[in-house]
Amino acid sequence: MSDSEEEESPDRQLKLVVLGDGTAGKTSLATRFAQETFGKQYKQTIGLDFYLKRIILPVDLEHMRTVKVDKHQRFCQENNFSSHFVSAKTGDSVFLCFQRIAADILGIKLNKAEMEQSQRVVKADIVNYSQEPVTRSVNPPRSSMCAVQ
Ligand SMILES: Nc1nc2c(ncn2[C@@H]2O[C@H](COP(=O)(O)OP(=O)(O)OP(=O)(O)O)[C@@H](O)[C@H]2O)c(=O)[nH]1
Repeated sequence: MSDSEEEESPDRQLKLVVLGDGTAGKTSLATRFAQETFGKQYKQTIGLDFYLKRIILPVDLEHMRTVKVDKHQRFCQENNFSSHFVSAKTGDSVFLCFQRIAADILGIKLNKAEMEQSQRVVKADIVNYSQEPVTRSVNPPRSSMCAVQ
C-alpha cells in the first residue's frame, strides 16, 4: 500500500463515554489506552476528563476489498480453510496468523494463553488495597484480573 492510499481513508473521530461507579477504574482504563500509563495512586475525577488517541483499525485496504467478509468466511468454512484478516502495514494479526497455521500443520492445539502471547501485553502493578492508604472506601474496583508474564 502506498502512502497516497492512506489519504483515501480519512480520519474519523469517535467519542466514547466510559461510565461506572467511583473508583471502578475509568480513568485508569482511559490513561492506559490513551497514554500507556498506569498510576496506582487514586485521584478522584471531579466532573469529567477527556483523552484523545489516534488509532489505526485493521481495515487496511478495506475499501479495495473485492470479496465480502461473509463470503470469505463461508468459503473458508465450507472448504475447511483457516481464515485470517491481516495487515502487513499495521502488523495486525500477522504473527498470530503464521503461528496458527504452523500449529495447524503440526497438529498442535494452541490454548487461549498461547494465542494471546502474540498480542501486545499490557503490564501494570497490582495494587494491594489492604496496604494502600484508604482515600475512598465506597465502591472498590470490581475487577481484580491481571495477566502476569
Ligand atoms: N490493580 C489494578 N488497579 C486498578 C485497575 N484499574 C484501576 N485501578 C486502581 O483503582 C483506583 C481507582 O481507579 P480510577 O481509574 O481512578 O477510578 P475512576 O473510576 O476513574 O474513579 P472516579 O474518579 O472516582 O470516578 C486507582 O487506585 C487505580 O490505580 C486495574 O486494572 N488493576
